[in-house]
Amino acid sequence: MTDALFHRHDSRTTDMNDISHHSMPGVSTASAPKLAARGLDFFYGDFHAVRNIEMDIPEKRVTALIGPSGCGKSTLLRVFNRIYALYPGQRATGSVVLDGENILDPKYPMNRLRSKVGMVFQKPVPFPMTIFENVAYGIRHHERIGKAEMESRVEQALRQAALWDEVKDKLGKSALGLSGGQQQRLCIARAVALRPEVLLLDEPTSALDPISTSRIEQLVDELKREYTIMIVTHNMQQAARVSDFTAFMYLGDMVEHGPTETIFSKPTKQQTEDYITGRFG
Ligand SMILES: Nc1ncnc2c1ncn2[C@@H]1O[C@H](COP(=O)(O)OP(=O)(O)OP(=O)(O)O)[C@@H](O)[C@H]1O
Repeated sequence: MTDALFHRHDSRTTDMNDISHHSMPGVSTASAPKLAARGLDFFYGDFHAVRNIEMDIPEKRVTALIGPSGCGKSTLLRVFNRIYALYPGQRATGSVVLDGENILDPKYPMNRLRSKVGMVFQKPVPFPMTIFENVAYGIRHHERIGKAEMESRVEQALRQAALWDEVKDKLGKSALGLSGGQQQRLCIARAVALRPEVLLLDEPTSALDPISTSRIEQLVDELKREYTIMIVTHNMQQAARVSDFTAFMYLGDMVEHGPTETIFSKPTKQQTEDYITGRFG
């Protein structure tokens, strides 16, 4: 049934031989993963929301996180940039290794983490300022650069987010006047402006119409040339279209993780098959 889900934006294939993943059987190891979870558990107070996650995220590939509502997808994404640490009572144990360093270690500098790992949320939340300032704001926080360089960085980020042509004549106008789809691309521009290495996208198209959704999906496909991307989605077709790898979660557990094509055509676990064929969730 699942073959029909395979309509990708491009035909580039993933060289499985250069990906290492110890929970992806049959996939041989070579290069180190960009990001890896090791024995990762997460708690909201006493509630054990995510359990013993072992996961490698290959560099410059798209990994989709799927699973029924409440299974822990957003929670896992929030651990990958330690944003949970801002909230009392939330804690993670185990490790998340980014380029060989454990980002959950309180000694890992938050500033470095913010500049290496960008996040885009489900609902676009532009700052109540101009389009230009929305993008420049984050850059200014992390770097000291002159006016000309700032202009060029803002333009570059807006181009990468496929928004430049639509906003280049109104950079001084409020970002709140943009459509929902444009606002979401602005949020992506804001994230890529910091030149992160990893982009975490939490249901970035769930509030968008089909045309804006398709633009964002194309954008993800282009951005993966430069970034390692994780995307949470409820949309099975979207996971099949945009991702190279898919991880299926259920009740806080990572049930299955592997090449998207395998997960959608020959899942090894019954739960995965039931979910992707719409039998539950
Ligand atoms: N702030 C919180 N405090 C307590 N429990 C929480 C909190 N946020 C989420 N949870 C619980 O943690 C579990 C995982 O939630 P999470 O939002 O990660 O799921 P999800 O898979 O992203 O769901 P959805 O697809 O509906 O967004 C759920 O049982 C949820 O009720």
